[in-house]
Amino acid sequence: MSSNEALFRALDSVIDPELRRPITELGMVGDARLDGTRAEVTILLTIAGCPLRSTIEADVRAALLTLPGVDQVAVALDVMDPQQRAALREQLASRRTPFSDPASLTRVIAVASGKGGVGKSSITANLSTALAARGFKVGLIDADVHGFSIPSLMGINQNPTRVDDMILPPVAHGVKVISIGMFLDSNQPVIWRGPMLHRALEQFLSDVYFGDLDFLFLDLPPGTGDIAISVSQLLPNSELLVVTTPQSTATEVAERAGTIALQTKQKVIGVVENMSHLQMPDGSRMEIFGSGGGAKLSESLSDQLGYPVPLLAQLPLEEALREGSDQGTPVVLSAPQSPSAMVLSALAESLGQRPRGLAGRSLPMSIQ
Ligand SMILES: Nc1ncnc2c1ncn2[C@@H]1O[C@H](COP(=O)(O)OP(=O)(O)OP(=O)(O)O)[C@@H](O)[C@H]1O
Repeated sequence: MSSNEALFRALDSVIDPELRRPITELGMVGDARLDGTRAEVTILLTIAGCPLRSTIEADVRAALLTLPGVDQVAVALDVMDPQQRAALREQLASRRTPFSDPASLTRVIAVASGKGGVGKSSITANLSTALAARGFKVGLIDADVHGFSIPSLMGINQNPTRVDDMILPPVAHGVKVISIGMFLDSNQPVIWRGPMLHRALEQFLSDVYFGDLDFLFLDLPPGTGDIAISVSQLLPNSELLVVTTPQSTATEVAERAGTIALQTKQKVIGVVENMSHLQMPDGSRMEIFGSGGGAKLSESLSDQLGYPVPLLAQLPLEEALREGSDQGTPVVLSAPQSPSAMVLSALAESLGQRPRGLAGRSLPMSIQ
């Protein structure tokens, strides 16, 4: 192998943080040459202001320093020219996964709740993170237009990068995340009407480069608004996970959010009860929001939908979960041994048992 080839092979280990593929495959390595013990490379960034330029540079440097005989590395950063960018876009476009295709193997899970503040976004962020930590390829769309809390729960303050008309989602804790909030001026109040939401979601599904995913999570706005209908139209294979607290008022509205599945023909995979109890120092449990809401919801949804809708998990009210969310590191990573993290990890584990596949799906068929 020539010394230049050796440099390229070493750079195969450098993964672009947004596109999640080796920079060598993405055409991001310009010149690479070895001059004595000094490696010199030019890295072609997708855009001039690439927010991750220093990460890429550091990874390139580290990869080249692992080569025997290299003790100095010079990295020059340049920007792709329009042809190089077009080639990259073509390459990526051919790999874009149409999640709405009935034959898509991505498992799409929309997380719904009746009312706000029951922990829907925290649960979505944690399940995505826990599955990514288990090696699954996970995407997360924050469609909660009233909340936009996902970026801060995932610790993202970076905007998505655009390669012409393609949007590259920031990656946090191994999850590709996109939020309508990333495209808004935070001081600008926006009144979201159904068609705007539909269009925004449609654009996320077509213009955001998620690549091939095992799981795509959607954090829905609370309630039974238009977006739930849009999700079912744009992603007919999507399933619903319903979050509630044990309180009867929360359960009643959550039931409406769940029975929307009758209309949209989505499958409700289960109920998660959050804030079930608070563990007291003396070992007792305080049921601040009452008890039984999750079980009641699971029963009534099973009755109305005509198939079992299990109560999948009961999460305690816990400081560690709130702290993790505030710090941008979901509790499954920030305090994995805490009771709430263990419940969330177990739930992710069970979802991971059936990541994707065509079993049980109706496939488009034509009889010749
Ligand atoms: N089990 C829990 N223990 C402690 N705090 C929690 C728990 N679940 C959620 N929280 C906290 O409650 C607040 C609301 O949670 P979150 O944003 O996830 O709710 P939501 O249902 O998505 O709300 P919305 O739809 O209004 O955005 C957050 O500050 C979160 O950290």
